[in-house]
Amino acid sequence: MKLLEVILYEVEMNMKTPFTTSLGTMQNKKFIVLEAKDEAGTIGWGEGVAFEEPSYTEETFKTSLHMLEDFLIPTLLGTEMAHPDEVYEIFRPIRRNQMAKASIEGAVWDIYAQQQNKSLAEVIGGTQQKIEVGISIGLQPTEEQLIATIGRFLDEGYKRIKVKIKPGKDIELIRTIRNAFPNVPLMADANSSYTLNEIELLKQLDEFNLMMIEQPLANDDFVDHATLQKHIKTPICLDESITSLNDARKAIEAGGCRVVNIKIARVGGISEAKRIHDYCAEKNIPVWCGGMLEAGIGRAQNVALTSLGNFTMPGDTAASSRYWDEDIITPEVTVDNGYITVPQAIGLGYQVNRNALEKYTIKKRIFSI
Ligand SMILES: O=C(O)CCC(=O)c1ccccc1C(=O)O
Ligand SMILES: [Mg+2]
Repeated sequence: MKLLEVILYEVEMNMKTPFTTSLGTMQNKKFIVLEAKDEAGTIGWGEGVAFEEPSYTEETFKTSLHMLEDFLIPTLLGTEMAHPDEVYEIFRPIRRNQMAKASIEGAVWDIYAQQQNKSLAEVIGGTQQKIEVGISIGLQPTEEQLIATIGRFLDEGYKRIKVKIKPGKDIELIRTIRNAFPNVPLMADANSSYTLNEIELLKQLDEFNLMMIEQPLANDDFVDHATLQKHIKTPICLDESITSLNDARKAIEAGGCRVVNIKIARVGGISEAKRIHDYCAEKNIPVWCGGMLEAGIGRAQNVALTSLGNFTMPGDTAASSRYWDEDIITPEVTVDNGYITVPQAIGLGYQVNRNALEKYTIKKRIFSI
């Protein structure tokens, strides 16, 4: 296979409700859609999910555009590939920029799955026919609103609740939630807002029977997380710190995490996400699929990835309607009683809704050879 044409769409969609973390608030999402065409005319879709601000990781919407236009698309156009795993190797000389790389790698996987007459889930080795889903809830203006929001999502069937915490909104917040929902599978995500100076405070979280605490310390750290894990019973899950298989290996060897949140975009694509999954399975480290407020294409990839066997904990891939009034795929991703059924249709398993895509596109460019 080789790509002959890539269409880059800059897209903007308003979110139904703002999403707030210790990093800030998002009300709308600018993202990238890539439509790649190979020499047989097969079309594959990818999504670039980096946020507009470099607060979650260093990448942004604009750095992704720069990397794609000036390096990644020109490198890939016309390059013969036998398997999508080769994309990661082809991009190896280009440092980091995982989200930009993942956006085009996903389109190659979509084309490959179609060539194999298989669904994306099947072609990557997925075995689970339906996946258990949880939901990530941002910081809310009041505790009353948080409790009401959690209750609403539990009524919708979500299997685990993840809430955001930050210094000053932590122990008492979790206590309030636990009092209201004593038995709900619950976890907290700090998005790197603590340091080891707060170790005594973080120890207090042990009394709430949390499934895990996600990324309490610095985004680029394994060592301090290992120290913290020695002092707390709650399992540490790493998100921001894991940007590659090597990161996962080092973090696990150091004792810096007992659970891994895998995000396709953060690790440079589906191939590396699968390698991290396989490595964690070998080490008995459970994994789950994190989210980047994806629109339909990214969401569809998450569903396929989560069908791999070691995704044993509910992830953050909620229904399309979690964030969007209208998604850019049909059918939209739906959640039934806390489960998403993994589609069996070939390729992504969902069709891109071109009318919706055009409606939300602010700019479009064509690259070809
Ligand atoms: O619902 C989603 O897509 C994930 C929401 C989420 O938790 C999140 C949203 C924005 C930035 C970082 C994170 C995170 O997983 O840490
Ligand atoms: Mg996180």
